[in-house]
Amino acid sequence: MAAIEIDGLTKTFGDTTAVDDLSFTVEDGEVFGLLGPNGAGKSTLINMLVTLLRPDAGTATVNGYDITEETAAVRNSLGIVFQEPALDEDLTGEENLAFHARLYGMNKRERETNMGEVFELVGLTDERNGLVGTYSGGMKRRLEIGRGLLHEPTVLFLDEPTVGLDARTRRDTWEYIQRMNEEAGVSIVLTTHYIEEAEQLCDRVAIVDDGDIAAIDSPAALKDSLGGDVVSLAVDGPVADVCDRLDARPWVIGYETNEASVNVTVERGEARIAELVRLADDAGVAIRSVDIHRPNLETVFLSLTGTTIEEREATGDSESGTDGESERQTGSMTRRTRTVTSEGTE
Ligand SMILES: Nc1ncnc2c1ncn2[C@@H]1O[C@H](COP(=O)(O)OP(=O)(O)OP(=O)(O)O)[C@@H](O)[C@H]1O
Repeated sequence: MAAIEIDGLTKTFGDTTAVDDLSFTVEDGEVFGLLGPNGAGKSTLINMLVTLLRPDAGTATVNGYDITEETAAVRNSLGIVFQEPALDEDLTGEENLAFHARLYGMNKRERETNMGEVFELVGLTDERNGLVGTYSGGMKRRLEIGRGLLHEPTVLFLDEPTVGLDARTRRDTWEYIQRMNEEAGVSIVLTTHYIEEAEQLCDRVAIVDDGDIAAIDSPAALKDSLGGDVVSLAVDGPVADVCDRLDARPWVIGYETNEASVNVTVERGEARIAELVRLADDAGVAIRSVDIHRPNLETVFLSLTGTTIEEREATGDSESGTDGESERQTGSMTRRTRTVTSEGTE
């Protein structure tokens, strides 16, 4: 049985369609990532799956239970770690978990056994009697993740599990999340806007933008779908003339431009740098710098939505920009985006 099955789930707030007719399945035992900028609709989707929000349309099951018809069974099947920390800092680690265990109606024996296992799993056995207020940020996060597992759910939801943690602690936390998945055998659904987190942790990733899913696949397959390296030229000058020249080169798999840069997808990027520089030169465009990027999930996001996660968060722009040529007003700057694939202009 699939861990989660989603069919046409939709939620609107006034004029905003936060989640727009989504359908997909999370397999049993998977670490599944929802990757997208703030405001993409990830939390709204999770809140519906954990029965905190009622969908306007569509259905979903968690562990086979319907999220609107069987809410108690759904809640017993899942653990959740919210984006905002929710620990009592004046209590010890153990007292925090014991409180949660009582909420789930666990008896003393179950409580003690499960707490022992959870503290072991998240590496806090020695600190279980310390006040949570004295824990580091990473320890608190681990305690919360462990708490989500205490009642032995089959699915664990982690909403931005490492937001606010430094890079080192973030990596440590990934290791603990992997352990949960492998040792406790729990399916994990996490939301993130960190590219590296999605790449490192997830078996499959859904690219979420503007309430919609642009693609779902393993990180490797998503990257392979771009079919090459991206050579980025930072430029001064009329990029339209560069586009005409790129269109005439059969080895160009695709490209994306704005007024300050040209990003060209090619195989073996290093072998094409000289030609690309010449091509820009012929078009009368000055080059300020050249970079080669191996595809990552950021470039996948860019190719699917016409913008990066960072840009999307900076502008709060919810409009997709990949329908052929599009012009978008971004503050005082008009950006021109044009995406071409090997099949032609999209
Ligand atoms: N309770 C609400 N009332 C009105 N609008 C909401 C509400 N909750 C979410 N939204 C809107 O729905 C859209 C999706 O928000 P959501 O929080 O699901 O995104 P997100 O991808 O989880 O981002 P974040 O990580 O910042 O929470 C946003 O435009 C948001 O402003």
